[in-house]
Amino acid sequence: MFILVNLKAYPCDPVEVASAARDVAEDSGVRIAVAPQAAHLSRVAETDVETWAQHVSPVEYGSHTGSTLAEAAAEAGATGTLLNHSENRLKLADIDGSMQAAERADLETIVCANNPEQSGAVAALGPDAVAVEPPELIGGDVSVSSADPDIVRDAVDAVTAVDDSVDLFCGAGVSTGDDVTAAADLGAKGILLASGVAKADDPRAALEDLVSNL
Ligand SMILES: O=C[C@H](O)COP(=O)(O)O
Repeated sequence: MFILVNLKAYPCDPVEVASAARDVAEDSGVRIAVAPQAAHLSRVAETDVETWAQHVSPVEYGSHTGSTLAEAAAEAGATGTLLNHSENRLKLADIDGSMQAAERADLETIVCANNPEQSGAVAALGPDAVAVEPPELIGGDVSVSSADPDIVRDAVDAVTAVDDSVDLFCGAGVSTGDDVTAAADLGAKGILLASGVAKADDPRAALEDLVSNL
């Protein structure tokens, strides 16, 4: 399993979470990455944790004020990027443009989707993975793997039918090792999560619990 911890815009210490994630990844052998605010990419990458951007813009070098340039994210230490997160939705053409930007900058890509139908649609663009997240469960206390297991199963089927080299991740409400195991049992190859770590009193303990069954 790949666990990607999205720090969103939560008021956590990105370096503290990144250092804990690096240690838990090293101790457990589980792939764990952290996606901080763009302004924190360098500081997070300096911890040696695998570092992802939360978004890159569908632009090249040029007159694009306020954009997040994929090449700049990569130079800051990112090796992958989320795209089309439920909290930062993109038009289809912009998902495609951001994927091309990520490819130019040699960034891995995980494209988010609300449901199995969208999962299949974005799989056609050829990302490394699709992350299905029911918006109503994001930030909640109930994991998608227990609240709506069919959405994960159906998204795995939808993505596999389009391109079986694209992995399906799931997210929303995932906070424990049992949630991670349940997602794996449904066919998910990775987890996208945020509040379970970023809002935890002890992020290191939260991360240790997440990998405890793997
Ligand atoms: O990017 C992360 C997802 O939106 C899940 O967030 P959550 O773990 O707080 O539910």
